[in-house]
Amino acid sequence: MTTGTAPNAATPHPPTDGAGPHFVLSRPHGTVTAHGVADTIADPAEAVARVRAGHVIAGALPFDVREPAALTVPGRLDVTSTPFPVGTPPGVPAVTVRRHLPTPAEHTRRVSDAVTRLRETSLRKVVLARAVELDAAEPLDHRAVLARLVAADPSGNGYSVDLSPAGGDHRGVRLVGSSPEVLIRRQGRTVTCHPLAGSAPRDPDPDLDAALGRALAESTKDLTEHSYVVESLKESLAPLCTDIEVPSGPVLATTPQLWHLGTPLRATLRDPRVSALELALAVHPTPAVCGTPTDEAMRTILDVEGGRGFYAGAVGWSDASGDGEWMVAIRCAQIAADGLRVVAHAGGGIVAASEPNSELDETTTKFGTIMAALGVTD
Ligand SMILES: C=C(O[C@H]1C=CC=C(C(=O)O)[C@@H]1O)C(=O)O
Repeated sequence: MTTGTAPNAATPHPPTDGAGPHFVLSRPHGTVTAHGVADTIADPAEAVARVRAGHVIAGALPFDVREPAALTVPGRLDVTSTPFPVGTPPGVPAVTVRRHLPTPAEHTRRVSDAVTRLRETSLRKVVLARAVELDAAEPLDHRAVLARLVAADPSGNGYSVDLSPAGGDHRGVRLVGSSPEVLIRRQGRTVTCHPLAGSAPRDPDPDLDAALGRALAESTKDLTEHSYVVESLKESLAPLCTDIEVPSGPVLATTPQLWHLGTPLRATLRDPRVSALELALAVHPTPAVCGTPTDEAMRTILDVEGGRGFYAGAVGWSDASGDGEWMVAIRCAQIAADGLRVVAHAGGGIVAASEPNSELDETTTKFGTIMAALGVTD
């Protein structure tokens, strides 16, 4: 077995299928499952070359692609035409919050500082996230968490990825989540993306719920926050695609917890050798998870939050023809190798007009997806 390494990767570690497939992506139109490992790859550039050489790749890219990725050349990639089958969603052991990182008060203070910076510098948008550490009373089974995520929202993009190929502390760690956001999809020469940015909570009352959606669609602050993502995607796709079709304004998208502003983009690939993985690397990190300008936002995030690992990265696959799909790795948690410790993340786009307490509430609502799957109610 040969193993690719990013410059700063610790010794990679092959995932095993002992506890279920090392990669599952459940989409509304089908499920992609990787079985067996022919190779592990921590360097995205090597993965790009492998796809160009006719190999299949599946796995996860970190938020900061200078960090090691968790990619494999699987033994086999199965594709079905339905979401991941869940039947009756299984239970999970009791999971409790150990601590918030940072505290909610500190997150609010960080947002407030970011707003000052956004008003006084060339930074236009920055996505700030916070984490929650949790303890499970007994080892969590990532398959149960995935089944609960998909059962709660079959129209979402549920995923469970073994992060072992990234080596070091990632060995045996599972990234599980349900993302509402398609970073990029390539089918032949057709390239599609569905960036999301701008959020409002759902409400059980249908009238109130619809009013919240309408208010989001008209919110200048959210439309501004959203526009940076669309602009960035257009710019990143331009060298690689022609006929980039962008609707005149965003449409509303929903998850069980949130309304979002979304813009479906469509383009034609110039060079058919450019794979879905290459496209994902060209557009990532978008201002849906990083900010505008990208470098300044990235520096701000690393300075304020430290490393994010695989939260706000991407999960997906590319087949031997270069077709594939990559989701933005949000609404997720990382389950430790022992199944007893979990770290969940949620973030939100901050612009000059952001209000710190609303931004804190928005992250709490976003945590709802993974917390429900973990059975956490507080
Ligand atoms: C960064 C996250 O969400 C992104 C995707 C949709 C809406 C977002 C927002 O309104 O801030 C974020 O850009 C997250 O869920 O952690």
